[in-house]
Amino acid sequence: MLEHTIIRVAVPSPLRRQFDYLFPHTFGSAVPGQRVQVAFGQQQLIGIITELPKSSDLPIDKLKPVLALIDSQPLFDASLLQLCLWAANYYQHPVGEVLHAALPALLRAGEQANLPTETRWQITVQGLGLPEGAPKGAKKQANLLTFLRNGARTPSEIEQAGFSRAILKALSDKQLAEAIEITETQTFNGPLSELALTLNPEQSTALKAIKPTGFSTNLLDGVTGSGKTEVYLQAIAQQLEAGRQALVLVPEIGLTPQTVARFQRRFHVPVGILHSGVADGGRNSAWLRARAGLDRIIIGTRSAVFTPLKHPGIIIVDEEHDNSYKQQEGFRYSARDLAVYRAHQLRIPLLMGSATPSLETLSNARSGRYQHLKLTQQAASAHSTKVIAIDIRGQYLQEGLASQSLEAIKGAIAKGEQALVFINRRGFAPVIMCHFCGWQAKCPRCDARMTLHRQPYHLHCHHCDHQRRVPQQCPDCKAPELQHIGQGTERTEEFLSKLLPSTPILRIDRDSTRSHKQLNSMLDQIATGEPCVLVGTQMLAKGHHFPKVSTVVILEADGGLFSADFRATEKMAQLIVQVAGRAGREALQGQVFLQSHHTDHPYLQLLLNQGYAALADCLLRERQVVELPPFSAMVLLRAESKRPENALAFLQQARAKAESLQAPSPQFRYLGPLPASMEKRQDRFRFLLQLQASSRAHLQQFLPQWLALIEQMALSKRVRWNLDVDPQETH
Ligand SMILES: Nc1ncnc2c1ncn2[C@@H]1O[C@H](COP(=O)(O)OP(=O)(O)OP(=O)(O)O)[C@@H](O)[C@H]1O
Ligand SMILES: [Zn+2]
Repeated sequence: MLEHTIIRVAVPSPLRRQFDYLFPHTFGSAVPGQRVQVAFGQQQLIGIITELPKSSDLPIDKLKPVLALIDSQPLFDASLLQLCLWAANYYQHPVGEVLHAALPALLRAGEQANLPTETRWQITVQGLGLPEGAPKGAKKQANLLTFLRNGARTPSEIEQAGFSRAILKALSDKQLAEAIEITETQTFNGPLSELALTLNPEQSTALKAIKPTGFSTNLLDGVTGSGKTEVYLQAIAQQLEAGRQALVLVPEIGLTPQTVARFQRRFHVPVGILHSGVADGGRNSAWLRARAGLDRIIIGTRSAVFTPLKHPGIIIVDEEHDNSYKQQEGFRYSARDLAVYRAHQLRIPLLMGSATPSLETLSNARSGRYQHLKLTQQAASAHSTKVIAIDIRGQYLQEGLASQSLEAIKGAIAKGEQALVFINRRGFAPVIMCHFCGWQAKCPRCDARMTLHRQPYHLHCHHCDHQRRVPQQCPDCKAPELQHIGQGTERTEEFLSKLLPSTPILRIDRDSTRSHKQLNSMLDQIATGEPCVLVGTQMLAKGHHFPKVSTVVILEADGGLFSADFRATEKMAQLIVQVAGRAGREALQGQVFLQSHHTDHPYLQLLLNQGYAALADCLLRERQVVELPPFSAMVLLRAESKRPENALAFLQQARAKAESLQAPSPQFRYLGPLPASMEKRQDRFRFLLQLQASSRAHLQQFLPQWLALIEQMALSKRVRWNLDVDPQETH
């Protein structure tokens, strides 16, 4: 009889392979998805069993036994394990790191997968055997015993019912009541504070078209304020009634307490929340509760796509075009794309929503792969918002604002409404310069200028976080005065505070919202509906419902017209439409002012006159002609090094290896190595090599062979490099 099983284990290591260990039978039986503790080099690591191979490439006596089995039941169910293995292969990322990324931090560290419990007091068998009114002569104890006859209670419920700890202790001493630990359950009392709205015809057509069971991919393409959320809520309601769970993915900055509250007002079911602002313990319990089927709705950001579901019903991806769904470092996955795989695997519907769908998704909808559902009308507003382009060429601007924009802001405040100024740059001014000699504050570590911040007063590099003091005089020519050039949110805030001294100016950017608390208190203030001006970056753009904002001013959003990145125009259009969509969402007439030096640019003209769909069509046609994604599959190999020649040579060699596997052809194209658009960042020189293939399947076959060759190159150990499949940023 064998005393061991061979198990294959994925450990969190950058090595792109798994390792075999021996699993002693004294531990019980091995099942894929269980965590084990193993010796790995000098370390002890937590690994996950992925399979039980019949044999190993190594002789049995060379295999080490596992040190401990952590889970008696597999932590990863078969489908979650399968998702991770698929993702590791698709993104060519080490399996062990992928599996770890799917786990909350505490489980990653080896903590037991126990559901959080709470203490309840219940009546003992002995207590149940006593007649009503017992124990005699102890009225309060008898009353408490009667209270517990109706079910176990938490200590706080007992206290609230007027029983002191002493009474409880007395019963416990007599062994008439006992404490038990049970899984936390939420109880919901009273009526729901929000009932389902009556859907308008477009919403109702969309909802009916979404099949509640079986795999389908649905794009809810609805203008801003068209009531996409209401369709999500009613699609979720159907699943809850059938006893199933809903997984809702939202962009990073969209997961506010306001969003969560909207779900809690509608449904009396436990809601789990998974995002980086939730403490480790909370995330752990939300993950485990979803896995046990206790939380019925799970709302989370990118990594929540890995939440295990006991009764999967539907996956919703809100604002599917949002950049935050793609992880930009380490395991570079797209949660939106994995959601498609997951829905397919679980045979459930996927519902993606956006007012500005990504060109990838639109192209899938146009080709019929996704069901295309449209909402063309605002749901709660009878007015359509006007977008007015202001040609600022040669105009006198006050701190970046044209007089027409200023009048509109003042007008809105005078009428008791709210206004929003969008400017996609934080800090006070992006450039400080000496008027006498032209000196500028540059980051010593990056090819970038340092931004002047006033709160607190310092220079800050937005690319590497390098910070320094603001010089008193020009470091080169000693001239006493330095000029501040350009606009940041702080500067606009300061200017508007002087202009409108009695109106609150709320600045919302990464600096002013370091903690979730700060952001929430500002959102609460906006929700009061009192007049105020919001000044902010793209944090303000997404998903927020501000009923009292009538006027929106957009400054400098047109940089995307001239960027090296082929997605820049698409991203610019999404941002403009989303920001503009914050105006006039309910009773107030909305107006939007778009300030630009390029109002006659054909892309802007198309967007303003015919809307996002028309511009998207035009961009898609252009991409088709030059075979850019989504009409081809793309990967980027990036390399960086303190010695530029190393990074460059690495990519040159990598290209030669690639060409030895796959000669360049119109179906398989190479570009580069090229310097990144910011060549030096954080003292490292950055280059990239781009590959594009007409066939995704072909590219997928090629990648592992190529990586195997790259890993053999000596330079691969001397430069930092990474592979980005379906990159979102290509410059
Ligand atoms: N059927 C309906 N009847 C009345 N009001 C509705 C209806 N559906 C939605 N609304 C209201 O319309 C407003 C906008 O809805 P919602 O926030 O869901 O839009 P959205 O499409 O998600 O917008 P965005 O893409 O801009 O985030 C909300 O106040 C909502 O309560
Ligand atoms: Zn820097």
